[in-house]
Amino acid sequence: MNKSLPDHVVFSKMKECLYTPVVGDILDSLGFSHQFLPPAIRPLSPDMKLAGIACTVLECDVFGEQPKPFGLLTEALDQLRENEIYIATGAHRSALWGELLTAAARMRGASGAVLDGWHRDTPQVLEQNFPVFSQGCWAQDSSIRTSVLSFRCPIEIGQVTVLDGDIIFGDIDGVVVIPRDIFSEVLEKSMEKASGEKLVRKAIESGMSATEAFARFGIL
Ligand SMILES: O=C([O-])CC(=O)C(=O)O
Ligand SMILES: [Mg+2]
Repeated sequence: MNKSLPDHVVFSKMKECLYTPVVGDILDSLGFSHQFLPPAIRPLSPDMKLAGIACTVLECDVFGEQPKPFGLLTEALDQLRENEIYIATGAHRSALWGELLTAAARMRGASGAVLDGWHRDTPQVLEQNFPVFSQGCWAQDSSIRTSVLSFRCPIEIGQVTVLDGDIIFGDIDGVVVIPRDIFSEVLEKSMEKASGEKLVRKAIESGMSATEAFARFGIL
């Protein structure tokens, strides 16, 4: 993390100035070419942006009444920290998120949720102004179908290994995972590239050809 600024300031700046394509390009340039979650994981509304620290959650499918319905779901929610993003995978037989989970996460100062699966209570989630990204909505209840097994453990979603504490960044174009150790470098280079892209667009809009613009700026 940036040592001179508080985390919430860094994440606000990211949301204000950056977009996932530029961050993905910088990750590619550093040799991290498998960092985007699958494209089926989308924001509930197109204007939602997400930046924060991963709290990883591992779920599993279950079948029928459970001795402990939902497994460690409430425990996982109740240990969330400020600026964290609940990111879950492993279960696909029910919704993994909804109105009450949103309220619990918000009350702890968390900054979003990413589900490799479904959410429900869409209108009640949207009215809480809390960014949630999922594969879509499906009202099927969790208690007899899915269970939280563990949290703050490594997880895999599509091509990405997500470690607890990695940085999650999401917008209308998808969700990208930035390994924590390279976050400062990725942030700095992404800011530079975002500014560069603005210049290139201006040059093109002033009449420069795409070929000349690429030769001049090295950015596309
Ligand atoms: O039970 C669930 O899986 C989610 C839910 O409805 C809520 O958070 O309100
Ligand atoms: Mg509900």
